[in-house]
Amino acid sequence: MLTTRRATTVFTRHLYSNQGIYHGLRARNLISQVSEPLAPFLHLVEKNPDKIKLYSGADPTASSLHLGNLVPMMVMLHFYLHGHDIVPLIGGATGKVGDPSGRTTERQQMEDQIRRANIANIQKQQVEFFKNGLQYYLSIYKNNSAPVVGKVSPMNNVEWWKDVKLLDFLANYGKHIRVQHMLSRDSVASRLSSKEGLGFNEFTYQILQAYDFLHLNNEHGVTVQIGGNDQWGNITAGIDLIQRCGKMQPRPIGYGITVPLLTTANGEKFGKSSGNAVFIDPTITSPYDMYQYFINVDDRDVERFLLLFTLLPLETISQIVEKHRLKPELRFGQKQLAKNVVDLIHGMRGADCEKISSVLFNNEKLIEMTATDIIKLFESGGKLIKKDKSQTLIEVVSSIENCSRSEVIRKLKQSSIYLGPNKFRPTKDVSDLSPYLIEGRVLILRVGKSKVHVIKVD
Ligand SMILES: Nc1ncnc2c1ncn2[C@@H]1O[C@H](COP(=O)(O)OP(=O)(O)OP(=O)(O)O)[C@@H](O)[C@H]1O
Ligand SMILES: N[C@@H](Cc1ccc(O)cc1)C(=O)O
Repeated sequence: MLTTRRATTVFTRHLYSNQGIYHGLRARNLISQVSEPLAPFLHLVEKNPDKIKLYSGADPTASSLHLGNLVPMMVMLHFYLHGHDIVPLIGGATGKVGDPSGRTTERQQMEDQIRRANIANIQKQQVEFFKNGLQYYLSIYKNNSAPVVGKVSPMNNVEWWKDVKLLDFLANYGKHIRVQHMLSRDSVASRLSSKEGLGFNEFTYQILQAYDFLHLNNEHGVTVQIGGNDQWGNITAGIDLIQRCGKMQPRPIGYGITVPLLTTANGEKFGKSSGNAVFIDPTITSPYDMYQYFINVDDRDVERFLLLFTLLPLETISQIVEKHRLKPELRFGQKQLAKNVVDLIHGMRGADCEKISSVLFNNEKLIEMTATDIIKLFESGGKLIKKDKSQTLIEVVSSIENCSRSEVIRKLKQSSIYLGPNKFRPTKDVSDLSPYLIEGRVLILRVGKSKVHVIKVD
């Protein structure tokens, strides 16, 4: 065990209303299962004055993390802010094999080049998440002294898997890995009875993740693994392997925490396999679109998401929820949630998204702004479109709306395209858009009643 002392009590008090981190995380519904026995684990995280090391992994099966992946990352963030060291891991090796957990069908192979690009982007996101998380935390608890945060050490499991030789691996670890345990894990058992069955690659996946935990335990002193509830089998496989062949002194031990799976209203896991992932990459989901996503969540989800995805104190969350319940139609809870989540994920851009939302629905406010301010604001929310001034109106609309010329011509005839702050309605193509620009640089383009585009024309 590492012995560096940490100093985090002030932080704990505010974030968890005087509860320890474990009970605080439970109160926020961030814990689903914890490996047994609980007592030494509780001692490790709550009573132990020393730092611990925790890890959580994601496979590079998409170019970006998504909101579901952020749930285990939130637990890591809490521990990090609490002074503990964390290892966000990218599965450069495991991503080649494919985790069967939570899936009913086999994964498609991915090209190496795409996998490498995904690894680079996800590692960047993992590091940024903790940087933005700290900045977000400091923005809420400005009057307190800054927490002594832990260390973030990103790793890629290809670093150790590239040197592992099959014969050596089987000779050293094969006898410690029991096939009956492997067969009984949910991810395997559910697929064995399916028509398609399960390939040997996916069957062995749990061994790869188990060995990652063993390696991180032996070489880096990592004692806790965090993952979604679908990772329980893979995590406990690692705990078993550590118990059988770990080297840590005085006693090799590993623990696991799983978080509840974020699901849709009809109970489906939010994720890549289900095709309903909300990706956090701003080029896929702009900060403003992320803001709108949370503005539109169901009233019933407001409290759950405030607890999971924000660092607001529990008391503040209760007050928000109480105020929200008095007049749900004002969407007060959703507004607080949306601003906080964007601040956390996108480095304090929540207020800008809030402002974009208010100016888009209030033309007067938009008219009062200078072109420079409009450009800055919409750029921050990832909602600034750039177009060349040589383009005609039909070209601009068809590229933004992703529709054909004839479709745009139809819209023009119906007078459903509005130009500039004065909402001029052309009925045919406009080759020179300059009369409608704000300070010769910004075009406000409305299509139909609800869509507003802000375009920087160069
Ligand atoms: N909806 C979710 N709720 C909570 N945790 C999730 C959710 N989706 C993924 N996770 C967790 O995020 C971590 C990384 O998962 P991974 O990168 O494999 O994403 P995934 O969406 O589960 O992918 P796939 O759908 O392809 O299995 C894992 O610990 C996983 O359990
Ligand atoms: N199996 C995890 C990712 C992961 C990979 C390697 C690990 O060591 C840990 C986690 C998932 O698919 O979500």
